[in-house]
Amino acid sequence: MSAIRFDGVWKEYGDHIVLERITIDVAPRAFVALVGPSGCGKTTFLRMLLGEETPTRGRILIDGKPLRPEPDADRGVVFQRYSVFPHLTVLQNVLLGRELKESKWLGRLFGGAKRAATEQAMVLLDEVGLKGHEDKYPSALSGGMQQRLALAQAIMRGPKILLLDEPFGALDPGIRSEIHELMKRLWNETELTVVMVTHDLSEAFRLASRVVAFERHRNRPEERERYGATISRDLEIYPRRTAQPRPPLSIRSGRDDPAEQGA
Ligand SMILES: Nc1ncnc2c1ncn2[C@@H]1O[C@H](COP(=O)(O)OP(=O)(O)OP(=O)(O)O)[C@@H](O)[C@H]1O
Repeated sequence: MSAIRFDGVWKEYGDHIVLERITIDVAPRAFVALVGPSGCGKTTFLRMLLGEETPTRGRILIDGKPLRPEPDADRGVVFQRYSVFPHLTVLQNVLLGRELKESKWLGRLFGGAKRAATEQAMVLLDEVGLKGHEDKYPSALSGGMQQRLALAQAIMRGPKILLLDEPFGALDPGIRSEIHELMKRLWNETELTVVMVTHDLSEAFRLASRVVAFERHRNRPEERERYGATISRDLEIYPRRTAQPRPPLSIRSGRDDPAEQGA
């Protein structure tokens, strides 16, 4: 569970102001959808939260502490494409999430730790509907399956915050609604705080507990670079959670699993 605070954040690239005066508090376990016209800085916001970009002014706090400047295991991310490794099998892709977290230098687990992680990965693959596909490579999976794999890989790392950048944008409508159900379930059953960029308003309202719109108030061509986008709408949607998070099983947190600690 993590609370996020953007406190008077600006982001500029040279003379180009992308975002200005962004102040927002996100409660732990919220699901925030970021919407707005193309180029208004949604991905830039996400990348600052991931630690890939730093604010030009202002500060970002996670649970009251300044954001660490580089990506870490507390923040998982799923992009529209290329989130999984093509040369690793489905199971290896999910295991990698845990291996990179637990064994930073070698990137591999051995013995009991590996067995425990494999068991957890198999449970997670079952949850996301990829049971039976463990030994396939991503190229043998449909787009929807690849994104379910990307979600499993991100969740296997036990992040507190999950960042989604148009994760379902490239999927067909039928597959999209299936994965929406999965996403809702994962969010309901975990303690994740989710921040998702989407172009699709109906997706935003279907999934999120809060919809935040970015907009540039001055949009004449000569003004575009000198004024950034700000938050123009901030809509709380009624609480969407239907379940309490289950006990910290394997994949859901990856932090408190006794099997793993004893391994
Ligand atoms: N590394 C960078 N250097 C310079 N300009 C950048 C950089 N990254 C982003 N920008 C500029 O910042 C602006 C916002 O980009 P961003 O990708 O955040 O917008 P977006 O709202 O996510 O757009 P879209 O909806 O089209 O994905 C764009 O004008 C982009 O060109």
